[in-house]
Amino acid sequence: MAREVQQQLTLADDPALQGDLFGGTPEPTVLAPESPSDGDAPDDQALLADASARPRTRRQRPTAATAAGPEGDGEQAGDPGVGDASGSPTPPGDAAPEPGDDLPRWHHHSLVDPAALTPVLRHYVELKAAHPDRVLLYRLGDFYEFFFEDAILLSRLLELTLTGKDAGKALGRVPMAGIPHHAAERYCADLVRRGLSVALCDQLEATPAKGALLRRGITRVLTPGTVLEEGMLAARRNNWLCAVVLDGDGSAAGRWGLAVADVSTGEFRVTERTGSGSLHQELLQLEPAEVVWPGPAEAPAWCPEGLRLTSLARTPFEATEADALLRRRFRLASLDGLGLGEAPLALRAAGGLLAYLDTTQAEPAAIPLEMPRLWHAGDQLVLDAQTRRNLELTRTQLGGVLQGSLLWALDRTATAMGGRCLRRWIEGPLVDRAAILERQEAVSELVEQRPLRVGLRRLLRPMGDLERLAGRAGAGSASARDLVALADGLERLPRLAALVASCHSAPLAALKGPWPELAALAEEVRHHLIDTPPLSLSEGGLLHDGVDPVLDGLRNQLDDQEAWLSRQEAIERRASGNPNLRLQYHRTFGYFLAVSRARAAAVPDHWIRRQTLANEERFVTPELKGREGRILQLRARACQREYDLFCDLRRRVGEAAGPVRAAARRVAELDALASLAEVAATGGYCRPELSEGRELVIEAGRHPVVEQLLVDASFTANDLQLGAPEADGAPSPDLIVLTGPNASGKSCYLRQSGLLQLMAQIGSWIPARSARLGIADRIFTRVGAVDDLASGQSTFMVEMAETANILHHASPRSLVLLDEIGRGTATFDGLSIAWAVAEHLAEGIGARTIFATHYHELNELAELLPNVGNAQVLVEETGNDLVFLHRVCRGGASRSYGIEAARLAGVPASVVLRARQVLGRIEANSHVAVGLQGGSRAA
Ligand SMILES: Nc1ncnc2c1ncn2[C@@H]1O[C@H](COP(=O)(O)OP(=O)(O)OP(=O)(O)O)[C@@H](O)[C@H]1O
Repeated sequence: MAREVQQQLTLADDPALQGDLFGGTPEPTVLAPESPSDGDAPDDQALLADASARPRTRRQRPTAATAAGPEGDGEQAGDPGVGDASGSPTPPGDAAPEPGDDLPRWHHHSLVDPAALTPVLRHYVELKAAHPDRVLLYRLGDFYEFFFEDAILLSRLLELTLTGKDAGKALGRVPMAGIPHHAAERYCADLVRRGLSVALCDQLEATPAKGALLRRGITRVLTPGTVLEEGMLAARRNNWLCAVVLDGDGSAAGRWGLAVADVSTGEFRVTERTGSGSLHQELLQLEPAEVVWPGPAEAPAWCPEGLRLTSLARTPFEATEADALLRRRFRLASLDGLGLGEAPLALRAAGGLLAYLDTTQAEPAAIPLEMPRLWHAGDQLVLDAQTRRNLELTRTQLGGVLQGSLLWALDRTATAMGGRCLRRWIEGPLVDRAAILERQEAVSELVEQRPLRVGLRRLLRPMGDLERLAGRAGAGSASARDLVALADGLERLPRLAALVASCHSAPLAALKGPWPELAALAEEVRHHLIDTPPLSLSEGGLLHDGVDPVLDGLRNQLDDQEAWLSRQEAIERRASGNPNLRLQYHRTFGYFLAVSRARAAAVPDHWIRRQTLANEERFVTPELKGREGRILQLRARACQREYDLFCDLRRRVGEAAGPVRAAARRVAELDALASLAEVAATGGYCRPELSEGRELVIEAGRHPVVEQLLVDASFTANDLQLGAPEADGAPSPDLIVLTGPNASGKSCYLRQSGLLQLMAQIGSWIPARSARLGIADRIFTRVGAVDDLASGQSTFMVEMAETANILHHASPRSLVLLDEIGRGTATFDGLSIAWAVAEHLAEGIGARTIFATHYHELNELAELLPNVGNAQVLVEETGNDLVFLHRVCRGGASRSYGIEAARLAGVPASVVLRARQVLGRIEANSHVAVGLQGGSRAA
């Protein structure tokens, strides 16, 4: 027996069983099916009974009846229900205290005297004190229970019945709610999505020592930035955890260090820069699930609104401690090789991140994480938050959804890894010419070879998420199915390699690696695991026969026992003269003989009645009971053996997480490249020519998203020529003033220009007949007017702040896209600002700019500055109607046709008529253009 308890202990202790909690694996109850709480301390027994007897999840608000119903947890009808601090009963209907009510003393765990509590609740309070900011899920039998303030909070968030638990004579009842353990993953995912951290306290043994409580402990902490569970992660985006540390007093102009990791994929990088504004932008781009820092929990100015900020102790963020943490984690004698010497704050941030990870994982060192890589701001095309928003890179401006974004238009990836990779590329386009050309080359190869593309995508489609599967194996939380999926993915690598055998571009050639160690790993997994193993790890049936002689021996003995059971069934059938008798097994009652009620009276004398059901009676015999013990023991040993062998296998797979992930990255890139190629080939894209200069020359360019969204109309392609000599040798403008009627397509043209430049810099082909462009260092946009009510800034102030940012940071290599600058104030003020901004961009900076405006006066700039040109979007007037041609051509528009657009939009005819009269009068008296020429520095 001692050995059996030990076996169960190992099973229950294993983090995989915490994974099992989420995989719906039943408890390892193989040895004590009849009385799971046998020998439990009284407190545990009572609570177990409480916990398992009631239905615990309800959708409606609890009433006194539902809170302590007849099936209740020992709180029978007439029970006073949840009382108040004085212990006096609450009137019926008030059994569940409303969150937000003035809470009685004991509604918060920190306010009770632990000495006055029952043993289980005392343990709960001790754990809660160690995890005050986390919701504590405390395992009692088949339920996770919450008490005190957590019960009140979670009953509301998860719509659970709030009930009460007797906490001892002195305290009376305390709030309690619970969830079935098999539903824990779903509920935890919900909590983590809401930004809460969850600590799971599990039972660490199946049977307690005599007179003692079951041993329980925290086995896992789930926080938004550290989860590994598949159900809690978005498959097609990274789940970033960030750590931030500020230098000195953290002034706005001071330096900062940032560490960024995705625990589920192992990526880990760090950076160090100056100015809280750039930190704010970086976090806006990353959209991390969680940010940790050694400061107060109140959001500082650099922290974008809505981000989950966790406050940590300062120590791990100190240089010496951080250094030690990194050396320990990556088993390095010195950090010199990481190149972090020039970035001490980045190193400190990495230390903080690792320390936080250590507090959340049962076995932190096991989670495979790459060594941190230092990155710099200039490594990528810089896109500030408003530009990302305006260009709708990964979600639309209105509604914030994927459909209608650039990612949506380009994503034909077959795997989640590929989807994440493409998203990262779109979020961080390249500036390194060689790297862009490499990708372009690969896309071209894939565009040109349709059968190769089709073959690759067919192979990739069923591939599991190797990056995350390897991470779960390393963290000891992978299931048997995870390992089979991983093996399946690894087996596809040689087939992928064979497909790209004739390819020359570097990203495709990288897949030709033979990876013998990964093939061996896949073989090992296949050798051990059956093709479709069960979800549960503790109930056997995972491994092939012939894998392990001990297991084979146990299975043979079990087969003998099974044969005995079959024989026994036949014997008892004969003895009772009942051909319908069945010998069956029940988890709780063990083996029994089942006969119909009608035949129950005629059973032999040595049968012992065990259970009566509506249609049948169940019996046992002393012989059957004797066998049962032996069979259960054998089965427990076989299960344990399988489990141990599985854990060994998982550990070996986990140790290979590094090479698996390296291969997975290449596969992800291949998938992203194949996706770009698919879109390019089917969408009529061209390969842009990358020049060393700073031109942006596009022939017949199209908006990659709008052209896919137009259903009834076809998209009108347009040319663009910026910053390059014309065919006749004359220089083409750096700045184009773009005019045209409302709704003619100016904004669309602006965004299209930005997107084509960006797509070219991720290595993609672009929707155009031909294109030649230089690499941009930044893209700026100022499109549309959005009130930033949250920050208390007016539309105009937001517009001006964004314009100021552009004027401060744009360079001749930047692409600046401005839409209707200055329209948010009085006409003359707005026009003057627009004029001055355009002049500064063209003359002062020489940035490549498209300036869309309804101020037609700006067309005069083209006559004053050599690098300014005019373009207009054409419309056709047919009688009273306007036909939008969406065609961009040289020259300035003379009218905006705003009133016609208003009529088309449904403004009442009388108002349209009156507007025409007013316009006539204003135009007759207008002198707006006067004086601007004189103000030009060029004049
Ligand atoms: N080249 C094009 N081909 C086909 N349809 C287009 C094209 N450009 C724009 N459109 C369509 O015209 C609509 C209006 O375009 P857009 O919003 O760019 O106009 P606008 O000139 O910026 O208007 P406003 O000055 O009122 O802001 C778009 O939603 C799109 O559906």
